[in-house]
Amino acid sequence: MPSSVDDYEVIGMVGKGSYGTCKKIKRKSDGKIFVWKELDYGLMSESEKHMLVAEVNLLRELRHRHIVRYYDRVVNKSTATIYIIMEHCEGGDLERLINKCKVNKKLLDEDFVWKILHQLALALRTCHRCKVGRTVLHRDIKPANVFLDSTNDVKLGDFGLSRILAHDSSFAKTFVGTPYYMSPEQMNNELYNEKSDIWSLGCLMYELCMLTPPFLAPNQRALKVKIQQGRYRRIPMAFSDDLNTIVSWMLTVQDNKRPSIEELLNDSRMERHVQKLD
Ligand SMILES: CNC(=O)c1c(C)[nH]c(/C=C2\C(=O)Nc3ccc(Cl)cc32)c1C
Repeated sequence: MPSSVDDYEVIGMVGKGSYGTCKKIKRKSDGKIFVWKELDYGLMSESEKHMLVAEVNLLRELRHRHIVRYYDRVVNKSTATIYIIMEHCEGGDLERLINKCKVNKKLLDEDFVWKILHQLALALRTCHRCKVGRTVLHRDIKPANVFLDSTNDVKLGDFGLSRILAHDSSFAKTFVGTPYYMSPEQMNNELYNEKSDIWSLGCLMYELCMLTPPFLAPNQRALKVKIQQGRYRRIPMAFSDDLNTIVSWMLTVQDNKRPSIEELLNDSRMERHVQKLD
């Protein structure tokens, strides 16, 4: 029997996700805690709705310990709202963690940064390998889309929906935000590809070390120039040359010179530091 919103009780708000409201919910049958993301599809065209259904079906296929688990979806036709029911991540998102470091003027531990890099690379490998007949690109890797569970392990969230919702006319009109993590190829209106996810991963790792994105500018035109030049300050000297080298490799302007996810995972520097953690 299909699920209904009445099967759940809303017990709190976890935040405004990139493309919708996220609420903390409790399943009435067993008291288990989840999050649902509410998406208004009322202004979507028929083709956008079909794309949304296809992307949500794809979410169901993405099973990995470092990818936010998708559990179910509920459609309320009377309000044209789809509720996507997903794993609750008690640790919140990396955006909150970075802001906490800024307030406390305290850098993250290097071992923790390597752990985040390794776990996100494992999550992306699952997506970049041909899964369900095609590669799944995240398209929106950023601190607000990476979450921590109760044991401070990483969960990559908000998959795929970015493409649909970025096309959604109602969404496109309202989406605001500076594209700090946009790759040079995207700035040149070239095709988004796996190496674009690697660029965004590099921006995220840089920001975890530096507590600011690698490329900052007062407006999008100036930001585009900075990203295409690809110049940025080294991460703080508190972090090793190994980590600086890996981050710089991901932030290579030419996408074909950036590492693949397999090259990242098999790199001796990654193996050295991650082995240290295991
Ligand atoms: C202040 N908010 C939080 O600490 C927080 C917590 C405890 N959880 C979250 C967010 C999610 C969460 O817990 N599970 C999620 C699944 C998908 C998406 Cl897009 C977001 C989440 C957040 C933003």
